[in-house]
Amino acid sequence: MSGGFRSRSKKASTASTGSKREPRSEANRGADGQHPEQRGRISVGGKRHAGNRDDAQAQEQKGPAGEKNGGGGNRGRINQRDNNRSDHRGGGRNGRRGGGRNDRPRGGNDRRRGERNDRRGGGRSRGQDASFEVPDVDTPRLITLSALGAVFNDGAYGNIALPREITEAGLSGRDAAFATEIGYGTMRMVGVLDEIIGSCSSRPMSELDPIVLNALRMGIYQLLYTRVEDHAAVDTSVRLVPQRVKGFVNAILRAVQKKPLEQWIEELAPEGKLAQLAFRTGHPEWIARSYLATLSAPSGAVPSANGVGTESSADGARADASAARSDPSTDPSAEPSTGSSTILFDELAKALEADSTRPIVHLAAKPGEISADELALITGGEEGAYSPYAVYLEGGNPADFEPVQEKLAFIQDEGSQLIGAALVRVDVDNDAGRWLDLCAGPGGKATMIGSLAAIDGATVTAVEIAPHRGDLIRKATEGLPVTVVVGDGRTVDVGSSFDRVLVDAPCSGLGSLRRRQESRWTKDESDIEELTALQYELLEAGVSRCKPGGVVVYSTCSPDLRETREIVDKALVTLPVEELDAHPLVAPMDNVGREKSVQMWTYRHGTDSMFFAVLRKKAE
Ligand SMILES: C[S@@+](CC[C@H](N)C(=O)[O-])C[C@H]1O[C@@H](n2cnc3c(N)ncnc32)[C@H](O)[C@@H]1O
Repeated sequence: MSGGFRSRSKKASTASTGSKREPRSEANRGADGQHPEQRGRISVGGKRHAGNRDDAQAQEQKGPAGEKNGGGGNRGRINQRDNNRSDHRGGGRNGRRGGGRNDRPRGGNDRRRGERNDRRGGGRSRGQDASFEVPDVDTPRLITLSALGAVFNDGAYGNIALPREITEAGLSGRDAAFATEIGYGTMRMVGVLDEIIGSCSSRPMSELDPIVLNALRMGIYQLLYTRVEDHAAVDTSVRLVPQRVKGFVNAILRAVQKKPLEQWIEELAPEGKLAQLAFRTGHPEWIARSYLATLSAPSGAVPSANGVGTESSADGARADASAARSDPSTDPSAEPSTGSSTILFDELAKALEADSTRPIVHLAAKPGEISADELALITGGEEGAYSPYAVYLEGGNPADFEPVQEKLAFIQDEGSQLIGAALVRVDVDNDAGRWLDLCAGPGGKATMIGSLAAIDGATVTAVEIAPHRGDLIRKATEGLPVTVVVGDGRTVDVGSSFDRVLVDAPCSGLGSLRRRQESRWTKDESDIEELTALQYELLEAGVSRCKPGGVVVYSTCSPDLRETREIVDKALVTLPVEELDAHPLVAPMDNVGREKSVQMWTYRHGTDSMFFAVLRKKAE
């Protein structure tokens, strides 16, 4: 458990959920109602070092030099209806964020600070620098509150902070599952939860202590989104907060309890069909608009009934999609009166809902080492539908399987496997076996490409700008013909005339929101604007290092048109490249859009919503 709650024992509690399926037992409480192992002190202002983090991780977590940590400050209510949002963020961002840090993630996936060494429980409690008794609450809720503090107040990643809390507390089975459900659920829905809190609270959210705010979020999530008994959700939330605010928290939760989720959504959702759908599915509106633009465009749309669209209709649809993104008044879903806009709206709903589904683990059988059917047999998994190397695992810890321990298999989303394989599958005349991965960290695709290179007698140069990520690539590709070079892909000196080049560009990560539960609220549309210049420059650098007749694969883990088609379309008019049809490279996967590029969607394919295009460098 992170700093904050210090129990004398890390023993997991049982009977913790008070689930409607299984009423909570009070039998294991002492006369005063406390679990004995949870008595102790709570340090609300203290810091401690995690002590188990390597320097590389710590570096990644610190973020840009000089950047101040958000600390325990919570910046107030995040009001979706309110156009004047700057006061909610402290950073003047357009997007909403749970907890309102005063700094922000920068540069897509990679520059966001991860967990800090000095995590606090639910965040610092204003006006209190003394300790108070550890709340009398079961361990799953205690550690979940601690993880929420790490995420919303200290900038940690939820998918790192919560599993760590669970492991450190020794939780397993139902307790671990319960902490995961309420922790990840609260992170995903935090924008909606904050809206509800704001509507019930007599105090401005900016005046709420982080512990109080996070306990309220968690309590409301249990009330509205889970089958936890109302009394258990309210009672445990009240126990989590200091004495002086117990009445306040109790009053808010009692008010929330009076209405079902649907009624809250109806009352608080902003105007407009799109905004309402975004709110209901727990997304900032700009993300729903981004998805809608792609689903409206040929590159991300379901194939039309009569097959592939013509070039001119593709151009027209692209313009419509762009308009839908930038101008709410042209929103094709605003009035879904026509059949096609209703279908589009249904597709959008599925795409947004998929962001809140639990991803199953995809393993990649290392080419040349083990086949997918062997791996499936050993692990009890199921062979993938699209990648010849994929195995789906329904449960279990992947690290427990021998092929993973022996590095014959590794965890990799099936979409990433397909992109790595596509780079090697596409025809290149006189392939001399010099391949380049220009944005390689942490090394997933480099491992796939490197394994295929080992079979073909080729070599891979893997470039990565972040040194610690360079180390991760080295570790992942040990034993493969991969040379790691740390440097800026735009300028690094690795030579030219590569036969195959992968530019897996840093991106917004909108295609993998299901893996980073809170990230939809911590990202900002301006992140995309910042990234597109870098993405194009990296693609340009990739093309310049490719030999005439060689291929460049440009990919992102985002379906946002600004990061996908718009970059490729610009390259097609400014760089010496032509686009190849990428669809055969992912067969039997279909339904990947009506242009030559491939747009995968989580709701259609079960992969992350990844994009890639294949460009051939023209002869000089
Ligand atoms: C989307 S990730 C790549 C994922 C990787 N291909 C894999 O499959 O594991 C983008 C990577 O590009 C790196 N990066 C960002 N800017 C870069 C630059 N200018 N030159 C090289 N790498 C860069 C990031 O640090 C990040 O590791």
